[in-house]
Amino acid sequence: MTASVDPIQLMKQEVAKAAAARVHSGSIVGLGSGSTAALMIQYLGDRLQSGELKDIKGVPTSFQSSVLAKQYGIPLVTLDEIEYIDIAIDGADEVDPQHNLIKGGGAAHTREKIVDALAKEFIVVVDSSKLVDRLGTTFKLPVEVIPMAITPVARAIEKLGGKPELRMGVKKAGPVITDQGNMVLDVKFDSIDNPAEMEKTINNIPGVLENGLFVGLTDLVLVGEVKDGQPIVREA
Ligand SMILES: O=C[C@H](O)[C@H](O)[C@H](O)COP(=O)(O)O
Repeated sequence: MTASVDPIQLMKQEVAKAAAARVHSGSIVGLGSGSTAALMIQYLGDRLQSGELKDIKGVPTSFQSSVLAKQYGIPLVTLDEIEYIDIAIDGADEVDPQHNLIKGGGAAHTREKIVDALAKEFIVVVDSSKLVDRLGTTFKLPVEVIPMAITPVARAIEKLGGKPELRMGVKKAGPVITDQGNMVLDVKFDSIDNPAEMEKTINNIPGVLENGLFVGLTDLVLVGEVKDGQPIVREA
């Protein structure tokens, strides 16, 4: 009996492969975080190993992406060593019709925003379940907060109409701790009508390091879909 492949996993694989195929030899590549970006890093490694791709350097957006890059033989550089990033490829938790995003399902949005915003070309890779009409409808907005400020920040967010929840660890007692040593509030809003305004308002609360709204940064969204039983990749 053949084990059936999860359609979401199939869509992630196809879109990750399509994005990795867009990277040229000699490029400096922003390496996203999360399960879709992890597959993309693996495909970049495959292309390097086959000799089809040469001389790329990666800028990791998390501990996860840096470990994967080392595993798949992608040399890493820091932002202090380079003047530009050619292309960044990253996943997302929600994508709206204007290509604004919610990111941070893996608590990596702070470093991701730094790297993705610096790239000349920022490509988002998602399966079709991530496309929404309005941000905040299927996913709570992640907000990275300096630990001592968690209570006043949660109160300030409630005043904005949000319902914050401290993100708790899985297989770890207590809260999730980010790569920067901070905590994450996942905030449910009824709807985020003006993502640009909301991004600035939340980041302006003392104690907030960064929130997961990515507004006006995306150059291209690649979407993995299954049509007539076959995985396809299209531009959103
Ligand atoms: O913090 C995590 C990142 O923003 C991810 O890119 C995002 O959560 C999407 O991850 P996945 O591809 O696993 O759905």
